[in-house]
Amino acid sequence: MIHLLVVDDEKEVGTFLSRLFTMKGYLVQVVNSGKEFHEIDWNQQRFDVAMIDLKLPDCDGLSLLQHLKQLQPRCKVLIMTGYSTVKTAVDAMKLGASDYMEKPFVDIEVLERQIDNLLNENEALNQHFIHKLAEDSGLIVGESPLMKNLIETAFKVAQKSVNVLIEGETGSGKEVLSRFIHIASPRNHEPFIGINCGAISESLLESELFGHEKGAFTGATQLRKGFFEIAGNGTLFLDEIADASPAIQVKLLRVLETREFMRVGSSVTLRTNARLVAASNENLQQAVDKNKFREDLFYRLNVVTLDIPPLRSRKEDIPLLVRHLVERNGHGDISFSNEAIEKLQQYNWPGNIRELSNVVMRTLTLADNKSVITANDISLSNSQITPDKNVLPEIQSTENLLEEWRKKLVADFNEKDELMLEEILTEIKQLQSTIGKELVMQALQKTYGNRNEAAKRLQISIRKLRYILNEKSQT
Ligand SMILES: Nc1ncnc2c1ncn2[C@@H]1O[C@H](COP(=O)(O)OP(=O)(O)OP(=O)(O)O)[C@@H](O)[C@H]1O
Repeated sequence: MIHLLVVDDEKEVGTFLSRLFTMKGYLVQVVNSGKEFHEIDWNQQRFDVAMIDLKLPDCDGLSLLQHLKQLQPRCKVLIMTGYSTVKTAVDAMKLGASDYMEKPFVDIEVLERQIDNLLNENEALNQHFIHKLAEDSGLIVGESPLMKNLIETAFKVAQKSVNVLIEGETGSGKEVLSRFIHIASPRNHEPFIGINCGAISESLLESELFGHEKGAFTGATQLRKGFFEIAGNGTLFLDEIADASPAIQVKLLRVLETREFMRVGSSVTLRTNARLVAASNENLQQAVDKNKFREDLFYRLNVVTLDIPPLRSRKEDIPLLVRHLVERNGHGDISFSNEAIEKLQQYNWPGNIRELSNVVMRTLTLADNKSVITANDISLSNSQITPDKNVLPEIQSTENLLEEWRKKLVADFNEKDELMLEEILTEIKQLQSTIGKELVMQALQKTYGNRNEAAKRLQISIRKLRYILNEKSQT
């Protein structure tokens, strides 16, 4: 027989749920406080599902959830919450709750279905499904418990209509995760639209987000729908949200509060139902503390925060990631030797998976059709100069580089009878890339690691700057 536990201080709720599920043939036990919860004889009682209210007079539901999960890990937990505590309910899912339900219950059938789903859930099958779905969306979950937990929480959250904030170092996979959330959500047949708030000017960003009317400003030759409008019921991904200007932050806050916005140059109010997923390299709470980011917007965005761990704290995932990256580049027949993988695992990866992807790509390009890549084939020297705001590596002067190259070229001219033009052209390309990097590094050193400022000084876009640093493809 199915055994259900209800923990709620509102007696009527307990009575109602008890009647509802007893009629379905379940054995229901109701407790009205933390004290009564702790009086349960856990050795005698085994529960299949527990419904726990977050707010109890003598303790909080989260601690009961943790206690129950320790005592009976197989018991599924459904959190009951009021609107104001949705954020805590989502935190509860990170702690092992399977789902949450907002009170008052509007649709009893939905509640019954939720309980049925929990009872029929096969965890191993579920996990397999989630990992496969992630893989299909280009996200390798890997072996680390950190990532497994993160993806399972992201999957649960994807089913709800709450805003999500993804935090993580550069290149750690924030955009891939946001795509996974979209694909795993009931909105997956609607558009997914992504925009980088740090890469374009304030006025362009405003018109990209909200659209503009014909003639709204010089150059606005046609009406243009903004991303909020185009996203419809889908997902809008706002990358590098910390870089949004104060004016844009105010506008975003308004949309989040009212779900309403206007195209630039229009007085007609439009509505949006898009789910917002925002991402930031910077800790947004710290940006709030420094008065760089609006606190009210921060609270609207971070109903759920998902922290992607840096690659250096999940090095056990490197073998699977390398396999994925090798296949993604169309080299499924090439493998990396154990020593090669070990070498990759010894490195610290300040640029995370993007940097790993670049190293794998470079290694494959230079590997001359080898079927097994060895440790010697991997050069990490270039990637070690990936800039980090705090650790800027020593910069070799551009003049020295050019001089070294000139000397080598002259020596080759004098030594060899035949000119290997193809080789020289490849070297020129490499030199171009190295010098590009040098100049960016110098600019970064002068701007204390501020990428936007460095890009401004070099009169290139932030995207181009990242391309030069091998952090992004140019498209
Ligand atoms: N878990 C993963 N599995 C497979 N590929 C991944 C994973 N995470 C990241 N990548 C790859 O690493 C690269 C960088 O990922 P992504 O652009 O999502 O990072 P990001 O955190 O959004 O970067 P940024 O902070 O610069 O915006 C991409 O090529 C992406 O496909």
